[in-house]
Amino acid sequence: MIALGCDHGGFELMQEVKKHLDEQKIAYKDFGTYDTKSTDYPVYAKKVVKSILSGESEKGILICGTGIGISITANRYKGIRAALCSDCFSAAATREHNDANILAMGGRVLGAGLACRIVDTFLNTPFSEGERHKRRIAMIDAPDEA
Ligand SMILES: O=C(CO)[C@H](O)[C@H](O)COP(=O)(O)O
Repeated sequence: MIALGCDHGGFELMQEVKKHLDEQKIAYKDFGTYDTKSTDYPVYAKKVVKSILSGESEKGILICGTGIGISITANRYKGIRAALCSDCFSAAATREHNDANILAMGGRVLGAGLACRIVDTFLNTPFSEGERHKRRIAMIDAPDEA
């Protein structure tokens, strides 16, 4: 299952992403927002984070106007690795190297065509399982030793 969340700035692009997922019969749960009325992106970031941390969803997609605020919010939670991507190279690299579990995008940044290709790349690229990457990911959530 893929958890989806957006604010009003990401609503329209999220509708395109949902259509794209429907075409591929990829299961998702839409946590809103459900229209273009002004709202607050942390609400939706937190719903998607909860869905992933509870095990209900394997990955998430978050969209706000820039993708920045919604990814900042998600990344405050241990175990969440949200990657803001505007290109397919980064979407592949963040899966391979960071085992990112949330893709964040900007609804005011990306067109639907590129966004859907970024989604495909993110969902279809496995973690590389490289030892150096596992070590670095473990360091993200480790208590600060400085
Ligand atoms: O990108 C965002 C956060 O990073 C928001 O979508 C953006 O700040 C919303 O702006 P406004 O309330 O002016 O529509």
